[in-house]
Amino acid sequence: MSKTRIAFIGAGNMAASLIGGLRAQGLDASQIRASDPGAEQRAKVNAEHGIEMFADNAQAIEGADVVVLAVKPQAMKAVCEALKPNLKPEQLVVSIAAGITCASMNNWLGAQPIVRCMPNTPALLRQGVSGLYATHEVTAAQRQQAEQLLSAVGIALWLDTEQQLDAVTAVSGSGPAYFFLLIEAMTAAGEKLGLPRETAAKLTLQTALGAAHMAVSSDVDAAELRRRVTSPAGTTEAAIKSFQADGFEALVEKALGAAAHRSAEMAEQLGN
Ligand SMILES: NC(=O)C1=CN([C@@H]2O[C@H](COP(=O)(O)OP(=O)(O)OC[C@H]3O[C@@H](n4cnc5c(N)ncnc54)[C@H](O)[C@@H]3O)[C@@H](O)[C@H]2O)C=CC1
Ligand SMILES: O=C(O)[C@@H]1CCC=N1
Repeated sequence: MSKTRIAFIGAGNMAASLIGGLRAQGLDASQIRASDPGAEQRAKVNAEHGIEMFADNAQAIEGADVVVLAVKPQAMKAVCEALKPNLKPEQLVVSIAAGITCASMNNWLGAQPIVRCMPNTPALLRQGVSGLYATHEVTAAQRQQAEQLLSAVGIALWLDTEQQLDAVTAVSGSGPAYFFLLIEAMTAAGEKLGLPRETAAKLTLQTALGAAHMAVSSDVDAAELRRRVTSPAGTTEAAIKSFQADGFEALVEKALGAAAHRSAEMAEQLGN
């Protein structure tokens, strides 16, 4: 990574997180460029990270080893088709767009080496996790570049098949929102049980943080950690029984299935 030059197309939330991670890892500002049509966004990212910003995507990718596509899925086709005449065959394209396949990108860009990945928003705090998939055109050195890019903001995991990215999107790409939903629901339930809202929120948040730390650092799995909280005939057992009687596991499976299905559906709807 020490000399790799990286260009970001789209400088929104996810791109800014990745840029922050790369800068924190010691990449020089001169190694990173980004383009965005929003003048305010360009000024903000420039002020935060000191990198050169462009309104023109083609200008931003000049001389880059890695081109990161960080625009919304709906913008991918137009962005790729406009970039095609300016891309060099040796430039690695890394896409973080949900539900846009490598085949679609190859149709729009030509036979470019592509790594498709799915990061998540905790990347902002360098606590992200990403799944990565590389096409056959990607060299070993380029795989390493892509891995280093995503490792700058968390853990990077390689996948065997591109289809697995639909599952990664369902589990970890969208996953932070499920935990936020649980935090919202537990806070509201605590308030209904008579706690002041702020107290319910603090109790919920610290519990989420503590439980996540325990699950990450413990040498036993989540099921065993849950058993250790659950005294026979106690309060936790009452709650867990209530969750399970209402089909908690099936509910989670159905929701993640819906996310994975939407990822595959987006590929069909936006891929031509
Ligand atoms: N937000 C999330 O939790 C995650 C998002 N993603 C993917 O990351 C991508 C970006 O998402 P966010 O950063 O959340 O969106 P965002 O809306 O914050 O950023 C997109 C940026 O692209 C810019 N843009 C629009 N048209 C452009 C063009 N023609 N050329 C260059 N830039 C253009 C916009 O001005 C905006 O700043 C999406 O494809 C999304 O699927 C992936 C994982 C998680
Ligand atoms: O909701 C979405 O489509 C994007 C992809 C994963 C997280 N946010």
